Amino acid sequence: MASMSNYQMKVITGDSGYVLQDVPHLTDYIPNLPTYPNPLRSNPAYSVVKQYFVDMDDSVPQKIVVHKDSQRGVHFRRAGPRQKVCFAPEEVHACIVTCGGLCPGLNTVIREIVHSLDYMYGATRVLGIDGGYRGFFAKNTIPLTPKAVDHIHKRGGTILGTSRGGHDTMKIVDSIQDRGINQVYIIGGDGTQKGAALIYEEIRRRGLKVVVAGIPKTIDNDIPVIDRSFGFDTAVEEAQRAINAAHVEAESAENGIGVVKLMGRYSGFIAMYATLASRDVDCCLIPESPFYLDGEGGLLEYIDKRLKENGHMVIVIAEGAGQELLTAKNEQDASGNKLLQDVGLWISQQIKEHFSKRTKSPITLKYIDPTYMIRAIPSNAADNVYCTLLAQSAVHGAMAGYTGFTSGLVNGRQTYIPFNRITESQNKVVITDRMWARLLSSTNQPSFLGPKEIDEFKKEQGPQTQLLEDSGKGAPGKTDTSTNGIKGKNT
Ligand SMILES: Nc1ncnc2c1ncn2[C@@H]1O[C@H](COP(=O)(O)OP(=O)(O)O)[C@@H](O)[C@H]1O
Ligand SMILES: O=P(O)(O)OC[C@H]1O[C@](O)(COP(=O)(O)O)[C@@H](O)[C@@H]1O
Ligand SMILES: [Mg+2]
Repeated sequence: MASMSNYQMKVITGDSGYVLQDVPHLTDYIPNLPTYPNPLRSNPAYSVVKQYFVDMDDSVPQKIVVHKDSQRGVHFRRAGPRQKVCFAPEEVHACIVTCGGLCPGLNTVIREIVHSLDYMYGATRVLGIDGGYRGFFAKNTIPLTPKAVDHIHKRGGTILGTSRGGHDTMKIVDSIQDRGINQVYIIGGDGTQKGAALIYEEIRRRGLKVVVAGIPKTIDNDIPVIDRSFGFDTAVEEAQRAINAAHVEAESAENGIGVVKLMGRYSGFIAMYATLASRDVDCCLIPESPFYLDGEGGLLEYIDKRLKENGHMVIVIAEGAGQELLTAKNEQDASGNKLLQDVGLWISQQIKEHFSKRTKSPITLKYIDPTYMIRAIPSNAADNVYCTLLAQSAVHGAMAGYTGFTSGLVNGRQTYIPFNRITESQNKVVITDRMWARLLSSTNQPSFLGPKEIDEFKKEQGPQTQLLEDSGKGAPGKTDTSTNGIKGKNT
């Protein structure tokens, strides 16, 4: 496994607490780099756009809820085409790699990178790396043309293949150098972006004119800073089919229980949003909110109550929920991710065992695990548009000479984010936030938290706005940590 990243963030400060967490540029380590006018100037589709080129000083604030005396805070460089580019079209030799687990939209991102390079910048040499990071040194490359990728967005998966493990920085950079590649597009999650940071650092150490652009991929939506990740919307939509099936099965049986396990190793976003969207779910369990089975306020007591009231119920459980209740196996996958136990199967067994004594009206439990069915579908319309914008932003940034960045949506705007901000933490559901409260009030499930736990969670979140009744006049100067629940506490 690769070593730790030494990624140094460029920070520019300004008036009133303005901070730009900037991304590197080739000129940071290559002096006198020639530039060229952006070919988009003469592109008929774009030449009519008013202010098509992004102003060099444009940046996007990370926090948009402010008070009158707030500091301006952290900003990211706005993505988009620049007046000048650092690559002549014929000079570009790009490659694209997809790593980690599957996610709807991967093919759309690949397609749009190839199309943008060719149709916007006249760059025609693009290679696909076969099967993730190890493909750089262990496999042949795949030539990618606009024609070859024209219809791939209608297919699930990734036409390039993907893998876990196999990251070897030196071998990868050797392969980039040997093949004369000068733009590297890396599509993947937190692990992949850590690997991308190491590749960028080695390229910089060797002084190569090679840009490294990341496109964040995580179906779990666990990447911080960005509004949401591509494929997430599709996953929530597809999860509805599993929840519907569970509901139909549960409703059709006496004391019917449907259990659906959804993705989310460390973050319960898919489970939370699928539950809120469906309205048929009686209980949603996520990794961020610990729960217990037995006794007062426990899950089994709640199930008993719901069955008595309604005759059936649906439980959605994220794959990472309740892992502390199962016996840990301490196994890892090839990338070093902890292998989780099947909590859906476990909870189904626990419920069955508990109600096995109920001989008069026994329960009927059906367990559905739609994980790989959800992951394998093509992206929906909203994700397709999002993937297109992410890919175009990455291409604009790379052509302009930015490197060591991930392209991502921040407060609805496309930005370039330094690698370390993407890899330093994980986006999690904030259970003291309004969105989780909305979920609890829509399912009516217990929070499984006593006053002591609530206090501890609140302390972890930092200072909160006082209720008006508490303070008499609001609480000037205090931070409102509440968001729509889709961002973690660091955002
Ligand atoms: N800390 C790390 N440093 C370098 N490469 C890593 C690191 N973590 C993961 N990788 C590589 O990134 C790729 C994808 O990682 P993985 O965790 O499986 O998926 P994801 O990128 O979706 O989180 C794998 O090839 C893995 O070897
Ligand atoms: O069976 P696999 O391929 O290891 O994937 C399982 C994991 O992939 C995911 O869907 C996404 O994981 P990554 O973001 O690391 O690709 C997780 O929710 C799930 O735990
Ligand atoms: Mg990951």
